[in-house]
Amino acid sequence: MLRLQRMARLLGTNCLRRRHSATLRSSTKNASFSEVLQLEDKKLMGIVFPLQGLEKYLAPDVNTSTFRIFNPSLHDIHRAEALFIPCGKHVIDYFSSAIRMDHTPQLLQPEVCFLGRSNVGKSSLIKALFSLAPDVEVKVSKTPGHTKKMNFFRVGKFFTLVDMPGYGYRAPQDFVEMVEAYLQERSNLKRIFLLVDGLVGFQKADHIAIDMLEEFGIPYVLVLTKIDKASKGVLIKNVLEIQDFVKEQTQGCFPQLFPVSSIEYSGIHLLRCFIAHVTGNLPIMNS
Ligand SMILES: Nc1nc2c(ncn2[C@@H]2O[C@H](COP(=O)(O)OP(=O)(O)OP(=O)(O)O)[C@@H](O)[C@H]2O)c(=O)[nH]1
Ligand SMILES: [Mg+2]
Repeated sequence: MLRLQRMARLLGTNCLRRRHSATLRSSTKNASFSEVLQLEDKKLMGIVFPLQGLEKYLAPDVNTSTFRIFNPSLHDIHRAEALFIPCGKHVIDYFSSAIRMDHTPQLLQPEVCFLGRSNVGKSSLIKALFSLAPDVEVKVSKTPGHTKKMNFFRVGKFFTLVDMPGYGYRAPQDFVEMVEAYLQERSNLKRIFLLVDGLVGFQKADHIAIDMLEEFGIPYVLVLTKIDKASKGVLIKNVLEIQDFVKEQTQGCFPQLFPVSSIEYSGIHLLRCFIAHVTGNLPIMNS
């Protein structure tokens, strides 16, 4: 505990301190890593490493080696967070939207996009990732099919995040042409984050999306959303089913799943670190 509190003090940079007061104003509790470091160890681990937090509920013979393939240090997680905090010339902003590939912006930095069924929590996840940049507006809605265009957000000169429309229920009519063309032609696309609802697990539409990504040969990673809504039992069932499927039936999927809650910020700090890593902005030795 003392060690972690000391680390919190050590990590308190000017930008972080400024952002901390913004956090308190907008009541985004635990959005910043320095706040999380003030928590007691058990709670801290549950928020920062939610997948590993499930280990104690599993039978001893369950293989959890894939739970820590991407296993950065607290220091790496803090370093990555700095990319998500606007500071001086480092600007984070919404850039533009597109409904066709030939309307997409000419942004050359590495790019990652967020894909998933309508209402799975794509926009909310991007909003949570950008919670330390309160001027960035990301629209979320409880009505499925809210995001109609590909929305591009620029993170300084480091990378771009793209919020995609959802597939399945109330998907935009031109979804397939728009998204398939983007996925196949976007040359700076480094990783796709495919979101799956933590409450209901894989649905038919998710399997169709996985088949498409496997066919295109683009590296992707699965994110399990809304984990604050699922009981431990449901969550474990969905995690194990998905991890087994990934191991047995996929080639392009990163073997570790990333559970998140965009409301409680669980998994958000680790995901910021993973995004920094896959966009080449945070070399980490053990992944
Ligand atoms: N409890 C909880 N609710 C969430 C979470 N993430 C998203 N939601 C809710 O789920 C609903 C849909 O969220 P969005 O982020 O708009 O979903 P989306 O995937 O962008 O949906 P489309 O744009 O329609 O494809 C909203 O009511 C959110 O508040 C979460 O982590 N926990
Ligand atoms: Mg959306």
